Amino acid sequence: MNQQVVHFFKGGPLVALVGNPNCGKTALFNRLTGSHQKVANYAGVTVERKEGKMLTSQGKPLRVLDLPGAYSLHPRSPDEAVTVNVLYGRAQGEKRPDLVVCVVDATHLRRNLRLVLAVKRLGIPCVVALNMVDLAEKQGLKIDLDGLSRELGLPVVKTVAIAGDGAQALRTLLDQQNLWKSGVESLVGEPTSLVHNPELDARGDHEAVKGILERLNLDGLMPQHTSDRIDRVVLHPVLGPALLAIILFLIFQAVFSWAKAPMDFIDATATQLGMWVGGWMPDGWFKSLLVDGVIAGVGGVFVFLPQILILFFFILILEESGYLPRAAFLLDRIMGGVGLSGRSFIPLLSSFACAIPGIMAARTINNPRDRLVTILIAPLMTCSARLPVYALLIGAFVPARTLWGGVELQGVVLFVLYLAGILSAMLVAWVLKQFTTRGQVRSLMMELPSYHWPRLWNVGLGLWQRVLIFLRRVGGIILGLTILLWFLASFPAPPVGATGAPIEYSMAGMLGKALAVVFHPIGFNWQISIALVPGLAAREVAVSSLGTVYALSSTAEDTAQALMPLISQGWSLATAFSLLAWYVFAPMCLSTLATIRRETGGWAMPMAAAGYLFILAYVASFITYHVSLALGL
Ligand SMILES: Nc1nc2c(ncn2[C@@H]2O[C@H](COP(=O)(O)OP(=O)(O)OP(=O)(O)O)[C@@H](O)[C@H]2O)c(=O)[nH]1
Ligand SMILES: [Mg+2]
Repeated sequence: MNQQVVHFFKGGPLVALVGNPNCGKTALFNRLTGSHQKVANYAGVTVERKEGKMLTSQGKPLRVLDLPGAYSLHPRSPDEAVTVNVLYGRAQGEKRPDLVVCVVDATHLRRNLRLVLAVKRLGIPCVVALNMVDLAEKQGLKIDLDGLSRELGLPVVKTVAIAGDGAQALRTLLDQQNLWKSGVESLVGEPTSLVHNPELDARGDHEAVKGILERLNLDGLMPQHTSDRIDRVVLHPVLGPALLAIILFLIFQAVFSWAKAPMDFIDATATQLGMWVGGWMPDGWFKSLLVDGVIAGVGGVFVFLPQILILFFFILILEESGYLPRAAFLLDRIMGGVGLSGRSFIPLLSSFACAIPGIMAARTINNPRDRLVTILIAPLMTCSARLPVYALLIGAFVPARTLWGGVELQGVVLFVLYLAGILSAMLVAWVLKQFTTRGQVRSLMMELPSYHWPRLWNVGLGLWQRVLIFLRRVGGIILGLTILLWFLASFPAPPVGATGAPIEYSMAGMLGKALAVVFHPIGFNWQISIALVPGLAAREVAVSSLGTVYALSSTAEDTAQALMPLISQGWSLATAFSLLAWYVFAPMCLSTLATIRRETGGWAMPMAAAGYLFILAYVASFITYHVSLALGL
């Protein structure tokens, strides 16, 4: 696994935020540095180091590192290793931190303080941010700050990272010069058994923390009434899985039914815009580029923004509430059947956004075999870039009919497509299980955080970031490829006296017809074959490309027609189903392959992934096409 380091702020003292998973390090980091890194209510959100800059109260600039959470300094998974390497000064391209802010979850002192003692032993100057004191107070915990500071021999500040409380106190504290000098001789490099015996240290720390909590009167068990009561339903062996299925099903329903109005609006606006520009501009290649290329292509993708946002709205709520690790727990048994554990659930779920963060999140998996399998199947999860392709085809071919109980048929089809991706991922994992022996039998050790009400601010921020990502894609790669495709599809001009649409004589037309030889057996026409190529760089481009190709193929005057009716008239149902099957497996996008290479440290895995996905896609489309034809569709 390679580490990428980007130094935004060279030089300056380096402060690292270290703590158990889910204790609020990133929330504090965002407060201190004004960043917008992802915060969510489960362990393992941050999997790589992120750098920011903060000013102390006296205006001294500091570099701040946000790190993945760690339970101890003996890493058991690649994300923990990132943190431990930084603390030992082994991280590539990064100096050892000059000071560590140990972030401590005040509601889980027993576990959190053990790490503080271990970090303190490293000899790096250290302060403690006692975070989540709001929750601790709600639970009736009274923590004596001075007492804790005395016991630990470290300065302690109270913080509520999500509200910003305590950030100022921390900035002021960091101005104290004597803080930056360590008393202990620092141990740079490998920890050797001569210096430490991990087992003795761990047992010693356990005893020490027990003593501290006893002396501070904090050793009573803290009941977590509300979360426990909710879990009695959520983790119930029958109700739990049923609830999970209902939640997922409702999400896909909402993606279609809620998005209808905003989509119609965007669609109408794009059509109006195309007609307006078309009516006002003189005929010529520039008009064609703007109307057939940019507006028909990019507008075609833009329509799907509402659906993407609705999907993310639900994912963000699930992330913030603390439900995700419960779902992982529920699915542990099923995942065990295909040789994975519940740990793979969150990386796979993240892949619904995009396979890239999903593959990165696989760093939280401690078993190397499981991690690799998770990386290989992550691209089978339906990423949000595939949503436009699905939505276009469903919109064109599946009637908007309401079934019993107000359930929308289109939502059901979308759900089935997502399910097809999940089931094939499980199948591939099962096949891989037959070839790779599993190490030891492991039980799932996963932390179940307390439930939170999702904070509107975080959800809003998360959605806004999605909008920005989408706009950047639309304005960048999608627009670029659309324009390129327009050129290829417009030149050379048709010979004099040609009868077909001009595109048929263009470079793209010829390429499409050559490719159609390969794709003819699975029912793709030359227009689809063209669209598949730029779709490798970004899957949505398949939609914008179809928009451009069809806009240029039409010989009629009203070229700015919406894509959906065009393809619903032009394609057979068998072709549409075949293309849907193709996109369930959709031979990977190039940036996913690059990420697999980075995370696995070689070309073997990305090649294997691309190969098996291509074969699966072709076979699935072939079967779908011929079965549909046989059924007379
Ligand atoms: N009530 C309360 N919630 C907090 C506080 N700080 C963080 N949170 C919430 O705790 C959860 C975890 O916060 P993160 O900042 O993602 O935690 P992290 O330590 O970076 O977690 P990892 O990256 O997984 O190691 C989120 O749901 C936050 O909104 C706090 O002081 N009070
Ligand atoms: Mg974090």
